[in-house]
This record gives sequence, C-alpha cells and structure tokens, in this order.
Amino acid sequence: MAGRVDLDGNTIKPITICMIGAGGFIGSHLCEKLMSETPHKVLAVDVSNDKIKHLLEPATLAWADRMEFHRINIKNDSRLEGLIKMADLTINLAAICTPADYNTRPLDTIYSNFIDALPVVKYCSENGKRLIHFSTCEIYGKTIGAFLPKDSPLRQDPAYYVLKEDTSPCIFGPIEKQRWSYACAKQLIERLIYAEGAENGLEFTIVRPFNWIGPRMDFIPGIDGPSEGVPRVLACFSNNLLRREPLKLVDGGESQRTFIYIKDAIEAVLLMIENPARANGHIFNVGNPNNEVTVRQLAEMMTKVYSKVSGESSLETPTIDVSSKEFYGEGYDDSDKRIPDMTIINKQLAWNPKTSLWDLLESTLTYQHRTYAEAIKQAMSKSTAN
Ligand SMILES: NC(=O)c1ccc[n+]([C@@H]2O[C@H](COP(=O)([O-])OP(=O)(O)OC[C@H]3O[C@@H](n4cnc5c(N)ncnc54)[C@H](O)[C@@H]3O)[C@@H](O)[C@H]2O)c1
Ligand SMILES: O=C(O)[C@H]1O[C@H](OP(=O)(O)OP(=O)(O)OC[C@H]2O[C@@H](n3ccc(=O)[nH]c3=O)[C@H](O)[C@@H]2O)[C@H](O)[C@@H](O)[C@@H]1O
Repeated sequence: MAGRVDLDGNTIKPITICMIGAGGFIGSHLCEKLMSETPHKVLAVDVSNDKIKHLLEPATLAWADRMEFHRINIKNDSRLEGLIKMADLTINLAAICTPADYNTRPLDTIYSNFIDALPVVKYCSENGKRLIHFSTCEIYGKTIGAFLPKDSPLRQDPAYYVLKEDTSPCIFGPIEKQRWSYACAKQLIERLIYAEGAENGLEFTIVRPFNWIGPRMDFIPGIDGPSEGVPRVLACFSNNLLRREPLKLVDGGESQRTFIYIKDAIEAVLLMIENPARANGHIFNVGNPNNEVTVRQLAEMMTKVYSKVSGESSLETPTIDVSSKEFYGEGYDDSDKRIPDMTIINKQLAWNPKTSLWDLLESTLTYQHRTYAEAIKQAMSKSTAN
C-alpha cells in the first residue's frame, strides 16, 4: 500500500476517518475497502456493529490498530465531538433510509435525516474538519417528464428525465404524501451544508447514491430483522425468493430505477476520500445509468438469477401486484425514474461504474442464498410443525 498516488500524482498520506453509520450496509463495505487497500485509520461510530464484526475480530487482524468501534448514538452523546476533532475527515452515513418508514415514522425520519446531522456539520465546521455527507438521489423526487401527458414524445427527451446535480429541480409530492419527509430532510441538510461552505468555509462533499445494492443490504424479515419489517426492494425480493413466495409489485412495479453494484460505488467514494482538491465543494451523483429497469423487470431478472444460483425452479406465478396503500400504508408516493447525469463525477474523479445488473444480482443472490437459505428452511419447518 506504500506509495499510492492520487489522480494528480501526489502521494496519498494516511488519514484518520470518523465514519458515522459505519455499521450499516454502505459503511461495512467502505470499511472493508479502507482496511484492505489503504493505510487509513477508521473510528467507526454506530449503534450496532453486526455488519463489521468480521473487521473488528480477531485482534490479530493485520489492520487491528487502524480500526476502532465506538458504540454511540449520535442523537445524544457528548463523545461525538471528540471523535470528529481526532479525525481529519468525517463521513456521515447515519440515517433512517428505508421507504417503509418515511410515511409511517415521519418524525423519526425527519429527525434522523436532518436534526441529528446538525451537530455533525457544526463540529466539522467549527473545528475546520472535512465532511463527506451521504444524501440521496431521492432529493430529485419525480422527473419533470412525469408531469407530461402519458403519450407525450417529450417523455423520451433526456432533458425531461436526466437528473443533474447543478441544474435539476427537486420535485416532491404534497405534504400529505409523507413519503417525501426523507427526501425533504435530506434536501435541507444539503442546503445547510452548502451554506456552511459558502459562509464559513466548510470543506464538504455531498454524495447522492442511486440505488446501491449488494450483500448485507438491510435484513431478511424474521431472520436478521423483525418479521413485520419492510426493508428496501433487494431484501424484500430476496426474502420472497428464499421463502418461495411471489414477489410483490407495488402499484404494478412500473417505477424505474438504476441499480449500481456496491463495490463499484465504493470505488467512487474512495476517490472522493483520497482526492480532496477534486471533491471538496462538489455534490456527486453515484449510480449506473446503464442498469435501468422497471421494478417488474427487476423482479423477473432476480427470479431468473435466483433460480440459477439456488438450482430451484421458479414459481408458476413469480409476481403479484399489490397497492402501495396495502404495502406501505397511507402517504406513500414514488419517484418515477432515476437516471444520474455522470458529467460532474466523470470530470472531477474520472470514475465510471462497470458491473452489469445481471452480474451484480448473480453475486448478491449467491450471497443471499448462502447466508439465509438454511435459516429460512429451519424457520419454515418450525412454523409448519407448530
Ligand atoms: N444504500 C443506498 O442505495 C442508499 C441510497 C441513497 C442514500 N443512501 C444514504 O446512505 C447512507 C447509508 O445508507 P445504508 O444503505 O448504508 O443504510 P443503513 O441503514 O444500512 O446504514 C445506516 C447506519 O446508520 C446507523 N445509524 C442510524 N442512526 C444512527 C444514530 N443516531 N447514531 C449512530 N448510528 C446511527 C444505523 O445503525 C446503520 O448502521 C444513508 O444516509 C442513506 O440515506 C443510501
Ligand atoms: O436507494 C436509494 O437510492 C434511495 O432510494 C430508496 O428508495 P427506493 O428506491 O424507492 O427504495 P426501495 O424500497 O428499494 O423501492 C424501490 C421500488 O421497488 C418497489 N417495491 C419495493 C419492495 C417490494 O417488495 N416491492 C416493490 O415493488 C417500491 O415501491 C419502489 O418503487 C431509499 O429511499 C433509500 O435507500 C435511498 O434514498
């Protein structure tokens, strides 16, 4: 790892990173990358470390002196400022970020995504520390094209759907559609960070992930998460496949998404960490515009891939349609389409994603099957026995 250079040929010096939310899906992959490929030190802050235990034990691990875990809830813990001051860079990943919570736990969602992030921004700004903050592609909301007549040819015009950091508006539904509590909280924290940069010189980078998926995303209900929990779509569909249930298509699964493999996305984050001069002051879309599918097409592809990795035949009726009211409850609304413009990240960091949707699903569903199939079989045989 000695003599690693950045995009401008400068030697990369080891830094200390305070990573808040390090125990989550993205955090666990980012910690893996930092420990295995860089000399940097990580102060991992989270309320749980289940997904990074393999990086913390045993004490004989090569990087044991570079990885510390601090069990801290940033809502109310005086130790947070000290950790930010000890680090050169703070990365904030902490959030409630599962859509099932946005319309059912709007207050927790707003507090988690806006209020709880305020002290992190304040401590970084007051102590002259660099901040990389994780926002979301959801702050673009709906596309302009979504408001055109269904058969308008303009809907095929990229000007009406490509999402660009410095030109696209943020379009949310009405207040009663509480789904948008998350995206709106994320938008306001982005504006606050941007203002701290403009008025107080805070060195910041904002990341807008576009549906990053891979191993360790969320949980499988009833196995490593609450049975009535509703995770994001990868875990929902994986759970249905593991249990040989039809995949539920909310409102017919017509919404479109672009999915990117977590490992491609983590490459982009490492470039931001190690190229501050190119990343500071920027907001970056991080996604894969080549991997666009409707949710229905995702379900069909996951069914095919799962059948291949598990050796099990797929169901006669692999999907069923459900209403969003039934699946998520009152106040749900959705983004119609999410295509990231890649101009800024290409120019600043010369980064592009490389993994196709089929390939990322193959490696992810292989992980899901290997990790959960046995436990699901036990759970199901027990429930039929009772
Ligand atoms: N995964 C994606 O595709 C995606 C897309 C858009 C935005 N994001 C954003 O990226 C960030 C990380 O997302 P993720 O997919 O890893 O989610 P995640 O839920 O797996 O990770 C979030 C982590 O933050 C921790 N956390 C939450 N509140 C905390 C608190 N008060 N104190 C300490 N720790 C706390 C949680 O315990 C969890 O480990 C979030 O800000 C999310 O909004 C993710
Ligand atoms: O991941 C992201 O980039 C961002 O978007 C996600 O929002 P969304 O993509 O709507 O999250 P999912 O829960 O994965 O839903 C994706 C689509 O699948 C649909 N869905 C989900 C689950 C299911 O079982 N069936 C189903 O049709 C949803 O209605 C939605 O249209 C979450 O808000 C965050 O993780 C993040 O901000």
